[in-house]
Amino acid sequence: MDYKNWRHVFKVDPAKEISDESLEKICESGTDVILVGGTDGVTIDNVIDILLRVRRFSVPVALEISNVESVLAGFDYYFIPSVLNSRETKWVKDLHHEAIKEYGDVMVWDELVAEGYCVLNPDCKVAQVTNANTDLTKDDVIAYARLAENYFKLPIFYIEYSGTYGDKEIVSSVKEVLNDTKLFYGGGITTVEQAAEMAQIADTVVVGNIIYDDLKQALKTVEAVKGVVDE
Ligand SMILES: CC(C)=CCC/C(C)=C/CC/C(C)=C/CC/C(C)=C/CC/C(C)=C/CC/C(C)=C/CC/C(C)=C/COP(=O)(O)OP(=O)(O)O
Ligand SMILES: O=P(O)(O)OC[C@@H](O)CO
Ligand SMILES: [Mg+2]
Repeated sequence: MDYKNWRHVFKVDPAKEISDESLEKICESGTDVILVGGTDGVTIDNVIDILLRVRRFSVPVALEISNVESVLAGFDYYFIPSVLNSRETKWVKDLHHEAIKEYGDVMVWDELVAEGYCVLNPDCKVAQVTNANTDLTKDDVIAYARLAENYFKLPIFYIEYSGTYGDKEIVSSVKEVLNDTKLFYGGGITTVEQAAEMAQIADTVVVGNIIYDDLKQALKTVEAVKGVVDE
């Protein structure tokens, strides 16, 4: 399934322990993809481990690159984040420039999918690592979404509230201004109600930490998201 049609995504953090039994449930849940990624502690060893274990199942698997050292062949897609509201160019384009300088000749460009992140929870790891300016109004976030779609032509705009449930009004306002760029929402989904609510607005809903905190609830979000049909 093309990433443009994904509705539900489980984000599996290679730096976190997960049993084979839990991973099987996640892979067989009906989710559209397993997105392997985390802000820190991601190494080639834990990425290989998770890739081999997920590959036993038919679900697509994508790597969300957080550092070049942990990239390996064998994923269906490679998602490349740029944190648009980072105060440091490193997280917007410098690491990317370095990676392309080194590997540009051998890159399979069609497998790469660029994501424009807007990180809105000041307390989350990714906000802190990337020194994101999270003190943004609704209009600021809308402007980042327009920058992503109309200026940079990014295929994905990702509203990231990692660890906390986001502001529905901001997400809705962003959705209204996007046409071709897909809107990913991620952050703090712990109930079926939240999953359904964000699925009514965003193109794609990303569920992460609840996998590790309450697997049963996590599995229920798949049905909740898939049950929301476009009017
Ligand atoms: C074999 C093969 C296919 C080779 C390809 C060659 C190659 C190296 C291609 C790379 C191309 C490229 C341009 C790479 C960019 C490199 C790079 C390092 C970019 C920086 C990415 C970036 C901005 C990372 C910052 C962190 C971030 C946005 C991570 C995404 C994941 C995320 C937000 C997780 C959520 O946080 P979490 O860790 O879950 O937090 P908690 O633990 O608190 O839950
Ligand atoms: O872990 P949670 O809070 O569910 O967030 C999901 C994802 O957006 C993290 O990058
Ligand atoms: Mg996480």
